[in-house]
Amino acid sequence: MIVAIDGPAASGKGTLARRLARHFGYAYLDTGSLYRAVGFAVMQNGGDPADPDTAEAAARALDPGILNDERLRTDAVAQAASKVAAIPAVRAALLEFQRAFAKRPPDGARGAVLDGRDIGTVVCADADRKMFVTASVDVRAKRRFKELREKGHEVIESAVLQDMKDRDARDAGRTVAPLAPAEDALVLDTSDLDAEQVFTLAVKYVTEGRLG
Ligand SMILES: Nc1ncnc2c1ncn2[C@@H]1O[C@H](COP(=O)(O)OP(=O)(O)OP(=O)(O)O)[C@@H](O)[C@H]1O
Ligand SMILES: Nc1ccn([C@@H]2O[C@H](COP(=O)(O)O)[C@@H](O)[C@H]2O)c(=O)n1
Repeated sequence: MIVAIDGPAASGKGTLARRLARHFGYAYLDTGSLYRAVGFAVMQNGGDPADPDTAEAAARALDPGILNDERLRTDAVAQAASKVAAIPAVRAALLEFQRAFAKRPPDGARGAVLDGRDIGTVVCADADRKMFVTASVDVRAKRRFKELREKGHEVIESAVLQDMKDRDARDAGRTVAPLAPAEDALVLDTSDLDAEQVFTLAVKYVTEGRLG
């Protein structure tokens, strides 16, 4: 079973994906962390995340050991991630890792949950279940602001909102694998739903293949 979850930043897709994976005993891959790791590596070397050769080299040298590093979770790294993510050679370099994870999940798991921007449209276009988790940009910015403040980051709410708008525009406007719901995805608008309500709906959908 392959479960694909896409959606814009801070829509709650990671929270949902992680919980679904735990519930069903599936492996989980946060594909955004791959792009964040590439953006972070470029920044560490003082490079320009928008430079195709620099970004592709970082993607090809990616060490999966860094994917859970807390230094990837800043707004600055998110912006760099969305710049490297617009480069076709970077996406190509990361594609096989994601597909292999979905087809042969680690630790003998019987399924995989992947979340990102293009899982249902490109990476796992044949996934058994596809969801597109979204929410209004104001709701998402409030969620991210709260999360970053709770982690001790010095952030300004209006700056988080602007960063999110910039990132949405870059992710949805790029020519390669833009952020978009797959035609056969279940769209879940979580603006007025808490994480528990979203989880309940998603468990029903994964189990039964529909909500109605
Ligand atoms: N339905 C919800 N209602 C309120 N808060 C939520 C909901 N779902 C998730 N959150 C909170 O919103 C924040 C962002 O959630 P999460 O990290 O899951 O989003 P995301 O879509 O994976 O973001 P990103 O793409 O940037 O990684 C977290 O602090 C999370 O606890
Ligand atoms: N499948 C994906 C996943 C992510 N991206 C890009 O990475 C950025 C960071 O992702 P988060 O999920 O951690 O917010 C995101 O803004 C995208 O630009 C992607 O292109 N494809």
